[in-house]
Amino acid sequence: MELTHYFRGEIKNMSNRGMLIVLSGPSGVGKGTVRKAIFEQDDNKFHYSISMTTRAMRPGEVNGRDYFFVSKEQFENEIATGGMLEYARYVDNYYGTPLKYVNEMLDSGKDVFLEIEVNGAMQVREKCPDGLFIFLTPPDLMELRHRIIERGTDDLATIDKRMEKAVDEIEMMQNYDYAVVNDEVPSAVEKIKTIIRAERWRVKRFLPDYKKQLGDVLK
Ligand SMILES: Nc1nc2c(ncn2[C@@H]2O[C@H](COP(=O)(O)OP(=O)(O)O)[C@@H](O)[C@H]2O)c(=O)[nH]1
Ligand SMILES: Nc1ncnc2c1ncn2[C@@H]1O[C@H](COP(=O)(O)OP(=O)(O)O)[C@@H](O)[C@H]1O
Repeated sequence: MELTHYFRGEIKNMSNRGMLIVLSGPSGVGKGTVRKAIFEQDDNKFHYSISMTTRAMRPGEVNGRDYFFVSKEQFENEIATGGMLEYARYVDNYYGTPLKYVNEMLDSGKDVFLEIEVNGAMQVREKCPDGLFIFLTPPDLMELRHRIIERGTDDLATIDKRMEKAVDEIEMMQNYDYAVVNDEVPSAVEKIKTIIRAERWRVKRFLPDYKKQLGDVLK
């Protein structure tokens, strides 16, 4: 993906490409909760990329809203045909981001928001180095375990699997642009929104092709 620029026409000849925002962190930290809180705000302008997964639907979940729930064969077919921006196997299931939606949104100048686990986030970092990578981290491990138990979606064996993975995942924080502690949801939401606002003005998003423009100016 090309390096892109933001300004939405404020500077002429600039790309109008949207911004790719990646929220990641260990399972149970509150990624889904924080993401939903951001999207429930009236002024939300981000476009959420709905992931594809092979895991079973949980009570209350809706196909095409929470995830696209597919079979292992369908998912593997998407991988084989280049349909995924990234994917990961996580606790015995596949999770991934369909490429088409992300590309179409970014191309039309929309900001796309991904909420994904850390291995997938690192694949996106390779492909889209100009994305914004935010790591959501728990206040401490006891609190993380407590949240996973409270959520009540996993049996104890799965929780232990998730906790072991969580420690490895938290160590990947160093590969991110920002870390946000999810102590209270509203405060984490505000921090994330502040980071995104500030990042719009990041220099590398504004590298227009001045050499090319100079050719036109001197004509
Ligand atoms: N790599 C990747 N991870 C995803 C994607 N969608 C969701 N995940 C992550 O997969 C993990 C498990 O998700 P899920 O089974 O819904 O459980 P929960 O988010 O922990 O409630 C979480 O860390 C999600 O953020 C995706 O498209 N790609
Ligand atoms: N800031 C917070 N304080 C207390 N509990 C939280 C907070 N954020 C999320 N939770 C709770 O923690 C559990 C895990 O949150 P969830 O959003 O499912 O995590 P993730 O998507 O990262 O796996 C849920 O029960 C959620 O209500």
